[in-house]
Amino acid sequence: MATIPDETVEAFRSIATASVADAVEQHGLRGFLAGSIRQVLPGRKLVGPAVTVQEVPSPEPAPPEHALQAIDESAPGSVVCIAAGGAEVAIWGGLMTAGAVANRIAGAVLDGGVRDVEEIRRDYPDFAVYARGAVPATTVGRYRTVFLNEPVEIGGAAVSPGDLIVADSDGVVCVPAHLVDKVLEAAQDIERREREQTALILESGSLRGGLEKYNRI
Ligand SMILES: O=C([O-])CC(=O)C(=O)O
Ligand SMILES: [Mg+2]
Repeated sequence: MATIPDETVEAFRSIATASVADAVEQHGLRGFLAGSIRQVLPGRKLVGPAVTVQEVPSPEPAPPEHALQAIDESAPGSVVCIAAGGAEVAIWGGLMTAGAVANRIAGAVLDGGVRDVEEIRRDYPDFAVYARGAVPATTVGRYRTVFLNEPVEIGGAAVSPGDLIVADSDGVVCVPAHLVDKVLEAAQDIERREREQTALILESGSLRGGLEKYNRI
């Protein structure tokens, strides 16, 4: 898995996910995850390379082994992405967050729920969780993990290990690893154009007038 340079990760931190989503789509790909996978705690932007885990329904009372391994063994700055088909239970919680913080994992993106949100808010102010919602029920005895670091699908988007996750209060975008540099450049262009359009709108006092130059919103 090629590593993404720190400067690139840092550059994405100042770009809105809306621009990143548009930039990925310029390559004919869907980068955005379903809007129902949302920032659980306000203001916690998340940028980092994906590690992926798959969960499937199962009545076995087994711990989520591949998720525990991802938390303990992934590189600092990683984003743990758990595919679980929209599980209506918590596939992440306070103890998993403690492990993630101890191992300098940047955050989690969950196709399911999270619990212990008060504990995460209080004890881990820099840890970002994006999930379908909060739910008090455990995953144990309802789902089991089946693999680590293979391609998964989360919220309608393909996520492969090493892809760059960019998430903010608009939601989550997955940038395919081979497009990271091109998407960064395109997203920066989009932000420059939109800043210019904003100025033109405010100066002209007209939305349509301000959009004329580029003929697009
Ligand atoms: O048991 C779970 O479902 C996860 C959990 O609460 C934790 O990590 O604290
Ligand atoms: Mg717990």
